[in-house]
Amino acid sequence: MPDLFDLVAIGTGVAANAVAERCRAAGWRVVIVDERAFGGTCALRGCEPKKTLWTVAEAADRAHRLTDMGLVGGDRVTIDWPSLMAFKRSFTDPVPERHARAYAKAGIEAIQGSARFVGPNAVEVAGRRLEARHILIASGAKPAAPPIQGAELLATSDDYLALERLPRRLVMLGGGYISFECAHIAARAGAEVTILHADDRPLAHFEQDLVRRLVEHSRRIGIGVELGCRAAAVERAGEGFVVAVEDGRRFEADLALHGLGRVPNLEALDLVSGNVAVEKGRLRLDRHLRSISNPAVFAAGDAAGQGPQLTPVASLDADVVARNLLEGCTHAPDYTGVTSVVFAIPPLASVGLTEEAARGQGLRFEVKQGDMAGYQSVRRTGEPAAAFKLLLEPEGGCVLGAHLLGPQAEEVINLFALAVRLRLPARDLARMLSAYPSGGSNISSMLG
Ligand SMILES: Cc1cc2nc3c(=O)[nH]c(=O)nc-3n(C[C@H](O)[C@H](O)[C@H](O)COP(=O)(O)OP(=O)(O)OC[C@H]3O[C@@H](n4cnc5c(N)ncnc54)[C@H](O)[C@@H]3O)c2cc1C
Ligand SMILES: NC(=O)c1ccc[n+]([C@@H]2O[C@H](COP(=O)([O-])OP(=O)(O)OC[C@H]3O[C@@H](n4cnc5c(N)ncnc54)[C@H](O)[C@@H]3O)[C@@H](O)[C@H]2O)c1
Repeated sequence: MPDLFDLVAIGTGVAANAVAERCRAAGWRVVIVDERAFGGTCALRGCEPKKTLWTVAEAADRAHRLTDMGLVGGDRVTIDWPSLMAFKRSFTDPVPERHARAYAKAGIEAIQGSARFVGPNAVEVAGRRLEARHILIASGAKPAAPPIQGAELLATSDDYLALERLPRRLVMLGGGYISFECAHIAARAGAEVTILHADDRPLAHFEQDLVRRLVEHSRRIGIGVELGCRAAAVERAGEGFVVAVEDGRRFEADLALHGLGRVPNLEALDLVSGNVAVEKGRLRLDRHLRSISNPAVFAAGDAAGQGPQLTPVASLDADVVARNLLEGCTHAPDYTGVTSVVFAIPPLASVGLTEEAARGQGLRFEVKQGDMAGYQSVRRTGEPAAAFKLLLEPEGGCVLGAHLLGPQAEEVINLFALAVRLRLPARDLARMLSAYPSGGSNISSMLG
């Protein structure tokens, strides 16, 4: 006998959790399924554990920077990787049990196992056939399979965030979020790190003026950033690895990390049996995040692949899907003003359009930009790499884009995010009476 539900949610990350909880609160019979520990990428293998490592690495870096500025012994501060990992686990270890308790309390059935479609309204998990009015695909993303010989030898970000011992030499393949973040943490923990990036535009979706500063700063602190360096093969070499690049160069490493992009995690789902259309590895969805071929199926977050692969996007998609399920299928996500941060040290933060994108759209705008290393709030952190670039509609109009590099960029960007998303004029933002001195109080200088 099949089990009958109103909703089967595949995944227990940010996207699946939010939809499952909202539908359950409306009285639906809901089952949630995950093949890995409950909690998803952000809480267990992404944002949260990464930010814990980053926080300690940033503290160590700050101690070094402020040595001889009243701080004694800061230059002797080192990171003990095993205790850092134990600290990280104090955040991640309780997550699965906490989720299991929350599901039980809410009356959501939770099943551990890999889900696959066995019909348009049915999935099979752990030997059970679950039939449902609706099925949510929120199965997240996984590392892309690159055309690199020996790619199976690459460690993933999951492996990196679980390393019990930090290898001496790390080579990061790809110049995106994962490589820059993992490189900056590992370098502060004493590793020799090299990033190999295929073309001359690492972190391609960020404002390239600020990316160039981050690249220069990364090199200054000893991270090798090799541009125009497309990895072609990975081989074992003794206990370690050699990464061969298309131009013939070879880089030795104790760990070679996959930072080559992530793709929707759909393979195990047997989408053909569910009549769920896919094209080039991506779900074919309408603007309401519903499958174009199976109206019972919705998708959200990294699996949906409509917005950037970020936690706020997973939350936004989940809100849209929950509303479509509960109120009628009329809602669509608006990704305007999605904020994103590369947690390097210092962080690089961005919201809205880059200058290149604004030009591409033929918009009229003015640019305000500058170095912030001399700002009091930055100087007192000892951080030499700090800058901003704002794109504003002419005559005090709306903020089209804001790009920040420097201490507190990950917090200050949220004020710009509000302005971009709500289309607040820059002249109104300038009227904010921010606390002083604070990162936010720099905004009036930037707009000035
Ligand atoms: C290293 C790293 C750092 C990141 N840092 C940030 C950050 O700082 N800020 C930010 O905004 N974003 C960050 N991200 C991205 C962010 O984590 C994701 O965008 C977000 O977690 C996606 O949530 P989701 O609910 O769509 O999917 P996920 O949280 O990935 O959940 C999908 C779940 O589905 C399960 N699953 C997959 N297939 C099946 C199946 N067949 N059956 C059952 N279960 C299945 C998986 O096990 C997984 O638990 C980071 C990502 C990584 C990898
Ligand atoms: N702070 C955050 O929000 C955060 C952190 C980590 C991951 N993420 C999410 O996860 C996704 C995946 O991250 P990622 O860093 O793996 O991918 P990415 O898309 O950020 O960067 C991958 C880069 O690798 C380059 N590349 C591809 N093939 C190459 C080759 N053979 N040699 C050298 N370079 C090559 C690509 O040009 C690309 O720029 C991100 O897009 C992001 O959405 C977010």
